[in-house]
Amino acid sequence: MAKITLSNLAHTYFPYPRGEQDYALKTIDLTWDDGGAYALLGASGCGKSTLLNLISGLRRPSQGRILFGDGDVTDAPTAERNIAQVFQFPVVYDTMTVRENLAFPLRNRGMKKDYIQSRVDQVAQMIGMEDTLSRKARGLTADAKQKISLGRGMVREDVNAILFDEPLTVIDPHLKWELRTQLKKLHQDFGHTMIYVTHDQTEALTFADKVVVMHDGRIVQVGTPEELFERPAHTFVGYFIGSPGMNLLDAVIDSDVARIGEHKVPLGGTFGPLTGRTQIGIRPEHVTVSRTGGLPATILRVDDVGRHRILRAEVAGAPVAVVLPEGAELPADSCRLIFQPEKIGVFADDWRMAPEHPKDRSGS
Ligand SMILES: Nc1ncnc2c1ncn2[C@@H]1O[C@H](COP(=O)(O)OP(=O)(O)OP(=O)(O)O)[C@@H](O)[C@H]1O
Repeated sequence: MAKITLSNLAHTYFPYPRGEQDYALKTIDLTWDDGGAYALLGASGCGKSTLLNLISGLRRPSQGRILFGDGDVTDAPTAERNIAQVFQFPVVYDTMTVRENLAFPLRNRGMKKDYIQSRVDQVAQMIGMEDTLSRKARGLTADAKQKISLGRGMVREDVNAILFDEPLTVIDPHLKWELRTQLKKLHQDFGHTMIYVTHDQTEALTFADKVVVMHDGRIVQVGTPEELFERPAHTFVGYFIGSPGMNLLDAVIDSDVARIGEHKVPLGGTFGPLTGRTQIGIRPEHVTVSRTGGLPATILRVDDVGRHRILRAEVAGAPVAVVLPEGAELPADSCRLIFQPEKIGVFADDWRMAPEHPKDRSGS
């Protein structure tokens, strides 16, 4: 296993790129720690698969270097990189038995028969297929075949990393949770570096210790699920993570207040002059409904989502969601909303800005 370093890495599919807009991956500098459980999260087309394929060697980057430990593998072929990759759709040999499928990567490496037997038994147990080992893969369900692919990805103990590219796409919804939990446990038991690509925040947040969020070919934040929720570094992270996502409102930032039209919203710190488009962001969980103070809001509707209700309102023409406390009563069509000042993020041209001074809580 090894630490993986991406240095000044970029990739374009165009032979003659005209500029940044032609790059599927803009410049990336990132280190994946040895033994880490990472999720690579982002919307469709943001460059996740391109990045995985550069790491595994299926593609050569247009720019930059890839290091495994201290060794430069940028020009090394896939086979030399010692990477296991599990794809969206099952890759199994139909004419082989489940046991033969699982044993394949070990046989290829010339491992001893006894070792192969015991390791395959162990992996079969991990993926819950110990009773089907002697069956041919042909005729198994898509779920079962993908479980074999997962098992094959994990059967080798000597890999530098295991890359999962949306591996649960074909898995039945009720099995997804179970497999995700199993993968997490496998990571804890075996300590491989794992990179799990998904566009599903629940998958990312439950699997990973650290989530790498990509947007438009860039890495916009690397953080724990809690950091992404509490302190999104970019507006994309704000609205992509959370359900519903962060509320974002255009505002003029004036020291320790945000002005929205003629209304003032107190902030949790003092900000210097900001340039570009300025916005404030607040999670629906950190907004409260008030009858007296706060921003005037028009109520659009209330959604009952099972665990709680979500108020959908409009403030100065922008949609705002509020998670309602249990039993909360609502006025018919308008109300006022209070944003918790210390939970408000300030963004300039989509990037989170740090306050020059946090607010003095003593009041002096
Ligand atoms: N072989 C290719 N040739 C040309 N353009 C490509 C190729 N593969 C990907 N792209 C483009 O590169 C960008 C990133 O694609 P990529 O598949 O890496 O994104 P992704 O985040 O994995 O998306 P998805 O979740 O839909 O798989 C997209 O604009 C895509 O159209």
